[in-house]
Amino acid sequence: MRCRIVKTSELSEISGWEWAEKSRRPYVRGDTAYVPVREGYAADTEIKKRKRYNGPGYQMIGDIAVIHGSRPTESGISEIREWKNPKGIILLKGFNSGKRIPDTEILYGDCGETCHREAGHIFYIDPSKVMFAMGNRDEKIRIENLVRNSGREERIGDMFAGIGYFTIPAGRAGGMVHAMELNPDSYHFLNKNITANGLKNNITADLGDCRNLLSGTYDRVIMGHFDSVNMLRDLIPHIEKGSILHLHSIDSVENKIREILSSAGYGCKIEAVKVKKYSPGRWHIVQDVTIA
Ligand SMILES: C[S@@+](CC[C@H](N)C(=O)[O-])C[C@H]1O[C@@H](n2cnc3c(N)ncnc32)[C@H](O)[C@@H]1O
Repeated sequence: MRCRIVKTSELSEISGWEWAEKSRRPYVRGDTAYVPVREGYAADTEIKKRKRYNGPGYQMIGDIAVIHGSRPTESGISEIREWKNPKGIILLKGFNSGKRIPDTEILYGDCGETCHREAGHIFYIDPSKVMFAMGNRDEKIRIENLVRNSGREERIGDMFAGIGYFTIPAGRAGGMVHAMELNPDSYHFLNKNITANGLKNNITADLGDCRNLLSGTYDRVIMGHFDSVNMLRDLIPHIEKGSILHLHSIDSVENKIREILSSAGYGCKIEAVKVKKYSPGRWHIVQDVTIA
């Protein structure tokens, strides 16, 4: 493709450039933009057409490409490098244990800490050490809106806070959040993200097992772990009528929730929200439970 080289900051003037081929998008790399040139006009350079990547799915977390599941070919790795210019590429093979520690292999480059921005929030993370659930994006926005529109200043417990996926949006929405996290690596990034988002005044973070850290009474509790129903009994002393729980699970655990709450003398209203498909025929679900 024949191109002229311009500064990226000049691209806003493109509509006035007679020579620019406007049916094709400029290729931008940092401060430099390569603008395709129309037939008959002079060009500064010729760049090779980039091949589109067709290998296993990947997501950009900050400036690191994270590939899920199967290993790409060497040419697949080169295509991602050309396409996204990542500082590193990681293969995510799965997750170990309840702490959801990723099992990863570095395929290219430098794969340490990166800064990922999502829906106006800043998340520092090292994707080779801790998980980042991209698929929960809508759920994070939903929780943020629920907190913002609740009409009260809520005391919120986030029992499985990770790096702050729900803690940060809930804090930004005005909640007073008590974030609990077991994994020291995640806890390190949780604290860094609280500071980076300017939320030190309304988020408190504790390191340890949430079952030992729960304190006082919560208006809202986020239970973002697939096994969280098995920790519901530990939460009972810390809820009251009107408290709202967002309990994550694979497939519905409504019956178990009702049984545990009723044995403690509580009724409840439950509404289920599908987050994403987990495996064929199985769903990641959030049960919104209002205590009555
Ligand atoms: C699935 S991640 C949840 C992350 C986030 N809430 C989300 O949905 O993307 C689970 C997190 O809970 C933490 N965790 C697991 N068991 C815990 C416990 N008993 N107390 C506190 N944190 C725990 C893990 O270390 C991990 O960071």
